[in-house]
Amino acid sequence: MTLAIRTEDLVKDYGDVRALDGLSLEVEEGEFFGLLGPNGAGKTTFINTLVGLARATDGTAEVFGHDVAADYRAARNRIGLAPQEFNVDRFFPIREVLEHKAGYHGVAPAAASERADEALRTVGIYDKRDTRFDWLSGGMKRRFLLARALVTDPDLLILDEPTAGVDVELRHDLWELIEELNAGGMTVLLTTHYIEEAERLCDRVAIMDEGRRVEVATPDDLRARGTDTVRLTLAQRPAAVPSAVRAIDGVQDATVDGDALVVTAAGGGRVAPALMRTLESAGHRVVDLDIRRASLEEVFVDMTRLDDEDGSGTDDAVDAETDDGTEPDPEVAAVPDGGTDGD
Ligand SMILES: Nc1ncnc2c1ncn2[C@@H]1O[C@H](COP(=O)(O)OP(=O)(O)OP(=O)(O)O)[C@@H](O)[C@H]1O
Repeated sequence: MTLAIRTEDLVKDYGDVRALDGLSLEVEEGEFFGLLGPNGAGKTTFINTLVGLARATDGTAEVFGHDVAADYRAARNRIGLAPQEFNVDRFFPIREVLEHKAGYHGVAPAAASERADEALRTVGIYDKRDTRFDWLSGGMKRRFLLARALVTDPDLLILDEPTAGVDVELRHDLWELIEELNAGGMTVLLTTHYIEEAERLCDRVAIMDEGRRVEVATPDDLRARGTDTVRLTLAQRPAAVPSAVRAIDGVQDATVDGDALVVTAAGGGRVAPALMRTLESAGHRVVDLDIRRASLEEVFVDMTRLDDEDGSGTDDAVDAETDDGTEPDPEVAAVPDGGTDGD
């Protein structure tokens, strides 16, 4: 098994702030992997460490076996990054920006032009190739960031909130495109605040909080850990919850709500038959049954809610730290956009 990403006990301090606190993660080649966490959890810092925009305080990080610090160039050349912030050189036509980017990663000029055209076609903005970044609409800017990530034909595509602020149609377009790329073998690391996005796209997700890994699992596994709600409507309004209901294995709580019994359980589908049997033998007739599965969002909130009041979350742009001894990447050299474009 080849690992696209392997980090071990990764620590990143910004002064007094510990943004990553011993983070160990493994992402397999070809996986679609989601990184979820509340604001300030350390997701962008993790990505910045992988791409060399931040230098780890401690621990190790490798991309396809290349240490991201000691073997920066080899690691970086395997990665395409679509960052959260618009950090694009605004004064050149976007096609030229892509050519520069490919050239920086060692692609010869003629091939760089072809790659630039191909990337623009892939994301559907080829007809805007001679336009400056500033003159693109918000949605086109997101598409362009993806084109820039793709122009080097990366093995690992890192997407930091790729659909932030985009409309539903574009979000679906982007999902489709990213799924195709993943189906073609590209490993994808995605951070998103749209939990349903992660639920739909990702093979596995890591939930992070305060720089630590809280959990890594498939979306299905995580959801199965949540509490489901089973609502049983009875022919006759029950006077109270029959005591045998609470005794059923897996049942956490039960209440009467009008003519229905509302039961919370670790696995709604598993307890439903026992609930039906128990109620029928207690003389009730069940006329309707509805099971609402826990959403990944609820599980996520449960897992990360412990210490949300400290206000450490931030949407600020992460300042690029230039690593000594490495040339600045064009992505780093460009001025980060403070989010003033209203996107
Ligand atoms: N350049 C920096 N200088 C100082 N502190 C920073 C810097 N970058 C990030 N931090 C701090 O590190 C912590 C993690 O921030 P990070 O941006 O990685 O979180 P995130 O999970 O990406 O958050 P969001 O979901 O809001 O994008 C926060 O407390 C943040 O304030």
